[in-house]
Amino acid sequence: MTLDLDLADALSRAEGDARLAALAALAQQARDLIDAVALTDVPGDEITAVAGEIAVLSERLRATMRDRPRSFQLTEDQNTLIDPGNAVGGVANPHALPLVVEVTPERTVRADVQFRPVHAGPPGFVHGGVTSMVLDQLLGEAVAAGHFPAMTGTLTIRYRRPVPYGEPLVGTAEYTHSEGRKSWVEGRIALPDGTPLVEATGLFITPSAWVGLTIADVEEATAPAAGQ
Ligand SMILES: CCCCCCCC/C=C\CCCCCCCC(=O)SCCNC(=O)CCNC(=O)[C@H](O)C(C)(C)COP(=O)(O)OP(=O)(O)OC[C@H]1O[C@@H](n2cnc3c(N)ncnc32)[C@H](O)[C@@H]1OP(=O)(O)O
Repeated sequence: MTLDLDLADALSRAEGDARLAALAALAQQARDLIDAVALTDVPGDEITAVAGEIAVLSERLRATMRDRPRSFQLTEDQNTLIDPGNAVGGVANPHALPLVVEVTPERTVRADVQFRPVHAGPPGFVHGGVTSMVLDQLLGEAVAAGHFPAMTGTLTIRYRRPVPYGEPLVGTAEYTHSEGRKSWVEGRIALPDGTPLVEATGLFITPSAWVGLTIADVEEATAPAAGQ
């Protein structure tokens, strides 16, 4: 199966690349702010003063807002399908790491992963929910790259070693096989030498509404909010 070619037209109602670059820069500033909030040790009156300034900035951004998150879109050159609002990989989403996922020639996926102190869970290590979130994304991208887009049905995680933050790690995943709309995928987050830290297997299911994707489905999923 491949994505319907008409999908490209429906998805081409993209934000301009320059606007996306500006949003990506804003999101990165917000990530830096989140990290600073998590680690700051400045005096209390300075914390209060900064909170007041942030409130003013948030109000400026709220001046015009969409009513739903950004969805899939094509870049202006029509060559790349991106998901700028995605919680894990979206460059325009400050919650995202962001994870930059490459598709290999074998149609597996790979990403450099580096967690930050804001992802803390057990003392000194990364939260297991954060690593499973990253693996859910990697597995989802692997099934899309190797077969066809699908949603997570069941995700099984094995935490083998505690995951450090601040160190370069590698995430990989590969589609293995399908039966009807069900697809199986495997992935892991590992040290650069290949030592696995967290392993995942996933059963992903292509919703029946996505089979032979129609323009109507995509238009509904990507329609801009009123006034956008
Ligand atoms: C508009 C399209 C745009 C597309 C653009 C494409 C670009 C893509 C590029 C890049 C990819 C990005 C990557 C993102 C990754 C993110 C991943 C996530 O986090 S996804 C969110 C979390 N998951 C959910 O929220 C699912 C919620 N659940 C559901 O929606 C349904 O339950 C669903 C779709 C999983 C199944 O619903 P049914 O109605 O199709 O299922 P039934 O017909 O009952 O079952 C079909 C078969 O599947 C099994 N099944 C159903 N649910 C299962 C489950 N949860 N676990 C295991 N098996 C299940 C059943 O037993 C059945 O198997 P038998 O045919 O009888 O052998």
